Amino acid sequence: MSGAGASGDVGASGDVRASGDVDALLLVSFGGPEGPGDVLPFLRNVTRGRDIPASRLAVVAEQYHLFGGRSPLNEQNRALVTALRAELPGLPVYWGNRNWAPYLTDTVAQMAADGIRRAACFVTSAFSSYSGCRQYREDLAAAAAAVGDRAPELVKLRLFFDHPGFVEPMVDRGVAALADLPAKVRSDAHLIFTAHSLPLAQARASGRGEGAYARQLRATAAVIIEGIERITGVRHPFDLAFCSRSGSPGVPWLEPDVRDRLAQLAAAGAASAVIIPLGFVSDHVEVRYDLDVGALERARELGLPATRAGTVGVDPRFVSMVGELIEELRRPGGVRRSLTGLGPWPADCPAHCCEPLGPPRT
Ligand SMILES: CC1=C(CCC(=O)O)c2cc3nc(cc4[nH]c(cc5[nH]c(cc1n2)c(C)c5CCC(=O)O)c(CCC(=O)O)c4C)C(CCC(=O)O)=C3C
Ligand SMILES: [Fe+2]
Repeated sequence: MSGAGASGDVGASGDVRASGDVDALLLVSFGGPEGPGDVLPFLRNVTRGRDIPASRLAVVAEQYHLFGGRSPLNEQNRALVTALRAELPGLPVYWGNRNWAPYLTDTVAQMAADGIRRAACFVTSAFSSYSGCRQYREDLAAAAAAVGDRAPELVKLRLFFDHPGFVEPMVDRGVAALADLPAKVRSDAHLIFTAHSLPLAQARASGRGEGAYARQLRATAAVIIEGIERITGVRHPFDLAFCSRSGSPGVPWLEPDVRDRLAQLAAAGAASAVIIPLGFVSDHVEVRYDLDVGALERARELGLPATRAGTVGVDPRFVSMVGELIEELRRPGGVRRSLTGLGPWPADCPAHCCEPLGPPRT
């Protein structure tokens, strides 16, 4: 997980901080267990200080054990690091996680030891929410504070939910998932865009208290629908559904659950469905379990033909998007591609953005 390439001699070309440039890229992700013994300590890391019942943790632990106690997420991130190094020759690429090794603090310590002064941080989360944006900013700040004076400045790249480097690969994945349906039900398919459920209070507080999470998801889904129509000639009906709800049953979370939405569609006589995991950028446990096991099994029970689209993974357009986002930092006022009316999302979050309790009411 240490950096590759020349990095120690930034001082020779002047102060990278003063120039507004960056001398490294830090990939920031969630982290996942690497073997059966890691599962419980990982889950304790994820849920520290959270109101998640022990019974829910036992259920989630079983899901990880179905995959041998290893989340596919780490392999995905290793593949992304490899692809980013090839895309960005000369820029050292580091990787650190919130919940499992390589931990952000250890990575930032390594960056300091390597002489890195100012790093662009690419977080593997496209949408505004506490978990997906603000909490990562807090993690970065905590890692820098733990490392101390020698820590590099850590600059988070903007959210990329409506960047063509994310949207275009998702269009292709939607088209491929449609092609997996039996031909006679294909053109009537209903598209369900899924994302991680959130406590309603957190969903409402996302952005500057304007419910940005669901708005960004819906706007991005709409441009993906248009992209699919350009390729197939069919404008499919679509909506949003959520997966991976946890927390106390008494606390309201974003709904509908994807399984309930499938049941509603089947009851309404829908011909078929395609599930598009918009809220995640790789096929990790929440995709492979909640969607491939939970949702696709429910569709089979319902007799509803259904397929699941891939995630963006290491699509070359997605990898080069990271390079574009770094250029946005290096050249303020330059091109900032975005495809919805909500973007390009600002790189700096205003005060109270995505705070769990939302902005103070006056
Ligand atoms: C918005 C969002 C993203 C997308 C943005 C981003 O990528 O960050 C995301 C990603 C992920 N969530 C993941 C795993 C888990 N999330 C949990 C719990 C929670 N997630 C939440 C939200 C999100 N989660 C929330 C509001 C909770 C409740 C507790 C809390 O408020 O924090 C729990 C605890 C057990 C449970 O409750 O399910 C686990 C194990 C994995 C790794 C998968 C793998 O290992 O393959 C990934 C990528
Ligand atoms: Fe999660």
